[in-house]
Amino acid sequence: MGIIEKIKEIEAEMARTQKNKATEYHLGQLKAKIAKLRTQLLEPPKGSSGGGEGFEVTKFGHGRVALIGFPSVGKSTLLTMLTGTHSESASYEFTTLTCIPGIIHYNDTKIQLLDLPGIIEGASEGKGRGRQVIAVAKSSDIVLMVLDASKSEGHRQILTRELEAVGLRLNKRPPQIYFKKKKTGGISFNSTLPLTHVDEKLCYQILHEYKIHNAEILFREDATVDDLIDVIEGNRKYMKCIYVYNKIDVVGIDDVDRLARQPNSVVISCNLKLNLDRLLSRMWDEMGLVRVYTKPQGQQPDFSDPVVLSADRGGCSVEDFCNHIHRSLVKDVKYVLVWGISARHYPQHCGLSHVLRDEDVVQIVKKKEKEEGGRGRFKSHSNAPARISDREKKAPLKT
Ligand SMILES: Nc1nc2c(ncn2[C@@H]2O[C@H](COP(=O)(O)OP(=O)(O)OP(=O)(O)O)[C@@H](O)[C@H]2O)c(=O)[nH]1
Ligand SMILES: [K+]
Ligand SMILES: [Mg+2]
Repeated sequence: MGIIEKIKEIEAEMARTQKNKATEYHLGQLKAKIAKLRTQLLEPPKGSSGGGEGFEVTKFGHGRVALIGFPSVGKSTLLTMLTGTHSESASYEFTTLTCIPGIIHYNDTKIQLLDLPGIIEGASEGKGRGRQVIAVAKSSDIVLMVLDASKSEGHRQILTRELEAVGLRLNKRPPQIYFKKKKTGGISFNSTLPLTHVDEKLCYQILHEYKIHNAEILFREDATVDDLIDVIEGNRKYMKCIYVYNKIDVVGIDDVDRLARQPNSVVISCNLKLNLDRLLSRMWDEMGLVRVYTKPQGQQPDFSDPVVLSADRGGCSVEDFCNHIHRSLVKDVKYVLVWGISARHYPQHCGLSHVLRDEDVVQIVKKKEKEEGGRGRFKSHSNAPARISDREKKAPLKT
């Protein structure tokens, strides 16, 4: 029996099983069995790179956004509108058969937008090009789930389930469960608050299913069995997703209003060019990019060409900023001057650990350079502190 058949069989057993206190443990165990099988399913088939023809697109720009949706919801039309790159659109399903990249120029940054083939129910099990499409979604920073405003609202749940089946978690933060495998000592089970979904016995049973007999586990929130399985599996990807309801030109105002009020949703019409600005600004906000402008000493900052950082990817500290410019820069930095939201006063002298915010301006003062406006009072030393204090300015360092 193949993996998919096994999953189907367990799902059928779960559907047959009544949910109550007596079956709780059994159901938990079945969930763990399915999670294990799904992980097996994700392992690329032998001899393949896992990508698939036409899907390997090189990353470009400051972030990557994937368009995911059922066929003919308007993904390609949207890519063409937002990027100017033409992607074939037509009224028949599966017009797009590969991954088509385009670039959005927004707020002085470049964002790679990927058009993808439509996916259908069963995509996570390999229907259509589902597996490749979802792999691309996983490689992106956020997902735009494109939905047809005139079609069933169930589509959103079906797609969410398909993405969840391959380990994507949309608009969720990782469960607050500390979990560490040990070599000996048995299972230590603790929680910082009363648990209503999981008890010690259920936790043991799930761990047993994974053949884990020594581990430390601490619940910091009232998590569910699914959360526990996610933490044990450890391969989940937590991503932001914006639900984009397209074609609002063909539905009534009441429906538009209702869809627009759903969490994380934006309603648009590609045909009437409605609300595309709103979509872009939402997308920008969710990406959490931080633009930092470099100010050379004695000159105005270059406001057209920011260094782009991200808290989720790589971090936003002064050190991350320096590494972005050049790997070897950090060791030459004495301190930096910062103007912007992250600064308490202008300019603030900051060290490498200072966390920058969007639109900050930074001037790097190197160990051998003089401070702007000031006179170099003492020669720099390789062991000089990264941050210069007032005391040190008055009293030169001893050698
Ligand atoms: N009424 C209306 N139709 C639209 C809108 N946007 C796109 N369409 C139409 O929807 C159809 C499908 O558009 P595509 O862009 O090909 O959709 P897709 O999601 O890329 O489709 P696949 O590549 O087949 O998955 C086309 O006939 C478009 O003209 C819109 O805002 N309103
Ligand atoms: K189409
Ligand atoms: Mg298309």
